[in-house]
Amino acid sequence: MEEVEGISRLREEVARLHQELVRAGLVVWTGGNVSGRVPGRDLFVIKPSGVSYDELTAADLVLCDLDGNVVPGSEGCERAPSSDTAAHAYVYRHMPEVGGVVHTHSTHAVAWAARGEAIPCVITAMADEFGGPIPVGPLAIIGDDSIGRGIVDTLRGHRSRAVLMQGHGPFTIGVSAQEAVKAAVMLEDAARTVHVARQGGNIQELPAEMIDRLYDRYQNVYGQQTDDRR
Ligand SMILES: O=C(CO)[C@@H](O)[C@@H](O)COP(=O)(O)O
Repeated sequence: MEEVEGISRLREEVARLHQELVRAGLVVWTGGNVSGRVPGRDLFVIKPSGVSYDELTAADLVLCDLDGNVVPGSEGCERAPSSDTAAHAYVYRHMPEVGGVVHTHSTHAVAWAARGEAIPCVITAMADEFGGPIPVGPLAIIGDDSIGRGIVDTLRGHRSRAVLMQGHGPFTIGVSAQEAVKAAVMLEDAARTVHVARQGGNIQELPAEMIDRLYDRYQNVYGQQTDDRR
């Protein structure tokens, strides 16, 4: 099946973003995945399951519909999609504003998830990026849409674009795959910093009003008006 140009561009972008996970040290072996929604279509591309990031090319990515079914005849359709495909699909179905979903096993975020403990908002970088604490989602089985339900139930109506799935690890969302990867990078940085801070003594949550002001500035003023996230 010949694919439209938008899908080819997205394949290139999502393949490249998997290398960002490696570069940022967020994954070991094949333990993470990125997906991106095809603009204007009820489709997304996602990593094939268990494929090494070193070998991953744009053509390897698997095109799926929003029920998580592989599109027959599409490039890469002979490969099994990521184990988390049903979770990503559930998020795209229920959160139309989401253009990208990321899952990693980044060490510090997983450690908070293992304790089932939300990361308190104690640093300005967290207020900027997440607008508050990072919430914990339910313990959910891998492979069906249980994880997706947990992500949506936790993040819908929440400013955070990251959730720590209990006993598993982080899932992040964004308006694009790139923004979801950025959230995964910022999340791990916050998880590590707050962990280190707590080793040295008490930590203090930022006042709610300050969090609101920081979040508003970072989301609406920081950077360039032409930024993709706007
Ligand atoms: O979290 C898990 C399993 O614990 C999976 O998301 C992870 O291993 C990546 O799996 P895939 O290679 O995307 O199928």
